[in-house]
Amino acid sequence: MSYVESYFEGDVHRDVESIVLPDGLRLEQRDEGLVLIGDEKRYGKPLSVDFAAGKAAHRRRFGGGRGQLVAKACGLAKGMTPYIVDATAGLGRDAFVLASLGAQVLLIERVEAISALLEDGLKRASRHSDTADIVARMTLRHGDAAQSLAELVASAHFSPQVIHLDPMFPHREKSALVKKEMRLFRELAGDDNDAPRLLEAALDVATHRVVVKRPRKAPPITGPAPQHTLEGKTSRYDLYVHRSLKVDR
Ligand SMILES: C[S@@+](CC[C@H](N)C(=O)[O-])C[C@H]1O[C@@H](n2cnc3c(N)ncnc32)[C@H](O)[C@@H]1O
Repeated sequence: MSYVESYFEGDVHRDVESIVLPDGLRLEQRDEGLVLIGDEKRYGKPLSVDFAAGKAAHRRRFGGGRGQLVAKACGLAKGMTPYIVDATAGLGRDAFVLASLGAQVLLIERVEAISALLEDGLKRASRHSDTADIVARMTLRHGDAAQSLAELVASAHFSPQVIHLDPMFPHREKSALVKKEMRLFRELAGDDNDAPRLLEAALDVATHRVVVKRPRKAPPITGPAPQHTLEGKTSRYDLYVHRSLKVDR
């Protein structure tokens, strides 16, 4: 167990029944795990986190390894595996990719229901032989990341090399056009309009770089200009670099 895991043990949300949800949504413990359910016509299928099957498993096996945009942005290269904080953890998809490539990742998520779904997914993945080693490198903390990062630094033994941010981007199109599977998630997460404050906090704490995922055509987050960008088909990474990452010893 890494020091981070033991440090955070017990800090993760466990009491699912007390979670307050928007009207019409509910969390249910089923055989396949914890699921978030809403009216199917409006929201489509229930939402849950499964790292051992589906898209996560496919991407783990065929996704392109360290050649993937998120890996390049976070500085994973031959001989370089930085310590990463994913300060906008969501359902943990990006963090799982980074951990599957060998990185230790601290995930921070402020929305209680999302954090509970993620915690449940991590727990189930820890019992699966394909994913146990990977999720052993992932540690979840529930709370606001700007505040958590400041507390962690104040505790004096914490200095993440890379901080990954993927705040929600406000959608302008009518809700009918937003993919059904995203609607449940959006209902919980909102628009993350305070992303500039989070970027500022991350820049204060990361020793090497902060990387921000944006839709390809979106402007950067309001604040200092990124020094570099990496473009993919639909998304882009803005890179704010303090200093270069050195090769592992
Ligand atoms: C677009 S989603 C991230 C998706 C994630 N990258 C993934 O791969 O599943 C953004 C998430 O960041 C969370 N978030 C935004 N600002 C935050 C903050 N200041 N502290 C903690 N979580 C935050 C939101 O609640 C939401 O769940």
